[in-house]
Amino acid sequence: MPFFHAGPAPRAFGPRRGGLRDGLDLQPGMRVGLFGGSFNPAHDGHAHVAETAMRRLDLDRVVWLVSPQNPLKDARHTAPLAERMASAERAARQAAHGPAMIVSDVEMRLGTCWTVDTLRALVARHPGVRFVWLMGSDNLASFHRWRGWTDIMRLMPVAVIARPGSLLESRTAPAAERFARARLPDHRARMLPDMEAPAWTWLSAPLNPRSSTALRAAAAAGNR
Ligand SMILES: Nc1ncnc2c1ncn2[C@@H]1O[C@H](COP(=O)(O)OP(=O)(O)OP(=O)(O)O)[C@@H](O)[C@H]1O
Ligand SMILES: O=C(O)c1ccc[n+]([C@@H]2O[C@H](COP(=O)([O-])O)[C@@H](O)[C@H]2O)c1
Repeated sequence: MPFFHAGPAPRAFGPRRGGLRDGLDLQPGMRVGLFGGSFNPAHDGHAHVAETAMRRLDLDRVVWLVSPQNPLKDARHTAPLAERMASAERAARQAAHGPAMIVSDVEMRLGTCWTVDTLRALVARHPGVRFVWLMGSDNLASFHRWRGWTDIMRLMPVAVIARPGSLLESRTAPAAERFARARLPDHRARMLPDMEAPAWTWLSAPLNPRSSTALRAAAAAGNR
């Protein structure tokens, strides 16, 4: 199944534009979080990120972009895309706001693996949609190593969700320092989807310690 999307839209929108073949049912004016991940496997920490962003940024949708292969990770440890899609679908279905969560293999369809290329393609295909890139604070800490990271910051607003183990590191990260003047205070986060990039915010939230690495290790230990 290429994407999961159940239930009605939380808000009403005008007629849909036709002809888009990326499987995403997005309409101009929607506030949409783009949540990229390996989801190898997905877990309740992912649901926590998506729910927190949905609530704090007042989003209409969160699209879980299941990455064909994180370009900075070892492919030998990455489960097949179909398996990770199924895992993300289960986690998204269990999340609060489940009907507004879309799990998508659009990166595979577009043939992109670098985030900057994916985001450029989605912005071009969905004019008028107010996108926000979502990521955990561990990714902000290493964001300056991503291809075209300053271009990503200028393409759409970015929301960073607190993750244990990376709080201090992310706050002093090169990306945080370089774009310090574009930072929106946490209490004004709701405005973020309406803002011109570069704009970003750091969302403090209850911490969720789950990680795919720990789940893979536990599964491997169980198989021994
Ligand atoms: N518990 C969590 N709290 C906050 N953010 C999280 C959490 N788990 C994952 N994320 C964020 O979700 C996105 C996708 O993460 P990913 O699929 O790599 O999961 P992971 O648990 O970090 O996996 P791995 O341990 O294999 O690196 C990233 O932006 C990551 O920062
Ligand atoms: O484009 C890059 O340089 C880049 C480098 C590392 C990670 N990413 C993206 O970041 C998202 C989170 O990756 P991961 O593996 O930590 O779940 C996922 O969408 C990856 O494709 C992107």
